[in-house]
Amino acid sequence: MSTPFRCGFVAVVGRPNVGKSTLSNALIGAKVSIVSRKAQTTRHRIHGVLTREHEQFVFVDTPGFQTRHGGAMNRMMNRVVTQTLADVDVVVHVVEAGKWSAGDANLLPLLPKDGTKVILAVNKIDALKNRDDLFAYVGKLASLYPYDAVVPVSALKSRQLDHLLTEIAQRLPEGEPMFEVDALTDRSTRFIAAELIREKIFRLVGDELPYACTVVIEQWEETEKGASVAACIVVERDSHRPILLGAGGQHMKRIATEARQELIKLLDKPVHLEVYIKVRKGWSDKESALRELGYE
Ligand SMILES: Nc1nc2c(ncn2[C@@H]2O[C@H](COP(=O)(O)OP(=O)(O)OP(=O)(O)O)[C@@H](O)[C@H]2O)c(=O)[nH]1
Repeated sequence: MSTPFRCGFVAVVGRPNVGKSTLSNALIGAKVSIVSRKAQTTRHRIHGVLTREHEQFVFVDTPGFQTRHGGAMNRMMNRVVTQTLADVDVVVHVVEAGKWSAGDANLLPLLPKDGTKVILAVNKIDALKNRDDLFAYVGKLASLYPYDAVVPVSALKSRQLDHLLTEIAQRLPEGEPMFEVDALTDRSTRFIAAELIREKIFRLVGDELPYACTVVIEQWEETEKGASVAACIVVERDSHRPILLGAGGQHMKRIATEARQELIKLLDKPVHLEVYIKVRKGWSDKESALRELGYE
């Protein structure tokens, strides 16, 4: 009898900064969502698809679960997490080896009661000082939730990823592939471009402007020879503008230059990029404004 094909949705969840984006990207094998050293950089649901001989994994990367800040943005983010977990076939709960905080614990009530579809991925094992601690750590977590499997991994060093994929594959339902075989992402290039610009902003001024800005691609003209892109950075307050600009506009210059270089790599052609700032008061706390700007 031939091996049946399996295909299903996989959610990668965990508190901010545990390495969810790095792990999804390493599993999929391409840079589809943006990795940043700052927390809270993945506010969108991102699908990436990995197709193997007998399986297709459709990854849903969810925003960081959080309780520290109030507001419409966070309620929406938590709703996305709950909904995602109910929808998918397999949940990969990512934690950081040796570290367990309130942020991790807060996610447990959102996991399905029955643990059969939940795999615990203990990430960053490369950074662990004492390997023996891992055993006690996993034991403690297993007493908090009935995980169906536990896989220690290093997303950064690509360790144990095949093992994790095998555990996920076993839990996918039988079915035909949902995506074209070479599909990397169902997000448009424009979306990825906006994320690239946002990543540059976070890296440069993320400490001063946490969540306070988003990027909207306002113009996108692309031919075989090149692309012309206009991107608008929407901030909440007038006071955010000088932070983004930096002395003599140096921050904006750097953001635009670095983003342009990445866009050239992404599109593999010359890119003209114009980036400007718009102030829109209180946007991050208004659900309707969020929707308008493309947050689900
Ligand atoms: N040492 C080590 N660092 C890692 C590993 N995986 C991820 N990181 C680092 O951890 C940081 C956070 O990684 P992300 O992938 O952005 O984490 P995230 O959970 O998606 O974060 P949010 O988008 O804030 O929810 C980055 O600096 C990564 O390089 C790993 O296996 N080992």
